[in-house]
Amino acid sequence: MSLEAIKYDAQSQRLTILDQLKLPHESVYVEVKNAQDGHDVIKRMVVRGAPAIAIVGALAVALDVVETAKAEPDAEKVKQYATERLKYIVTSRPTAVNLSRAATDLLSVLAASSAQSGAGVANELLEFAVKMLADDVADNKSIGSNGAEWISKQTDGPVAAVTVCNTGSLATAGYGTALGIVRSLHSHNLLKHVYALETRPYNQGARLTAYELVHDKLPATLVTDSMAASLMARFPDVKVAVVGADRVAANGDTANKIGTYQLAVLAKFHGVKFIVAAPTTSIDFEMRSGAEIVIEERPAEELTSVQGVAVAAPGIGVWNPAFDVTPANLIDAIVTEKGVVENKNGFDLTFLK
Ligand SMILES: CSC[C@@H](O)[C@@H](O)C(=O)COP(=O)(O)O
Repeated sequence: MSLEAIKYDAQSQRLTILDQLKLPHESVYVEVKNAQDGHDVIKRMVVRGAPAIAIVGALAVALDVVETAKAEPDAEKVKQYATERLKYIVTSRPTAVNLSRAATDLLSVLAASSAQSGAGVANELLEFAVKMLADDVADNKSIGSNGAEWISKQTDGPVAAVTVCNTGSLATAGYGTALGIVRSLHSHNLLKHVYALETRPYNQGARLTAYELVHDKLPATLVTDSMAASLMARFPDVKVAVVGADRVAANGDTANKIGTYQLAVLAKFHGVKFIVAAPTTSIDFEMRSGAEIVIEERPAEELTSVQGVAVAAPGIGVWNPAFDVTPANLIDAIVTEKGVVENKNGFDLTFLK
């Protein structure tokens, strides 16, 4: 059975999400009923990963509006309420563009709606949000096959890959982006091995990617972030680094989990191909370069302790940026559901608009 981070039951209109703070030890689903719940689970990283937070945010607002519309028949008032909830949900986490793009799309649904009742407006929002869930899985499968095909053309036979953070089923509606490419390589017998970086400070690699790789029985090894250089130097069959994205600027600069940039520097040094995998919803054409991307800073405790156990000397100052920006010139290819864009003295992403 495939892992499901987000479950939506259309009959009961019930949204539940897998509590990623409890993984890999416990598999517990929590219900998200409204925008307040959605904001809370996104901010606390009960759900995380750019596509997953966009879907949960959209569904949370839609369900909130459905509930509100049961007592509010006026379509205009429901539209006002939905607008305010959408503005609120995007304040939960700033770096991934997918959530604010989903909010913009839902605002367009509101603007275009000719529904005469509050319930009519609410149902249009819900329909859109539910469709995001299905579309994401289909997009990830395309990213997976596009990426695997591109890699197979660059290399000779099966490869070992290295990845950072968690970009799999747990970060999306299913299958994953960078981890989708790993899954696709494996299904075509093109994967020798995958190395997952632990991804300090929040350990998405050790807790979540490792969980997915064990679940799917892929040939995989966990390493600390500080082992990446030695890994590339010692194992020449590591031919590709595949990573996800939280926001790709128009020039290809890519914000992703902290540690991605140093992996890209190491890949360049060792002649390892560096590939960003992302749905086109992660591309922000309004941002000309990565310099404009707002990087979320997380609480100090995520660094000074591991799952509640203190590991740092009390009183030490902490800098804890959740993401970094990899300059486009370190990226060989950006793989999307619409195709692969190669770095040809820069990226021309315009056809993905
Ligand atoms: C398909 S997930 C892409 C990115 O969102 C992922 O690589 C990442 O950086 C996730 O960060 P997180 O802080 O765990 O939400």
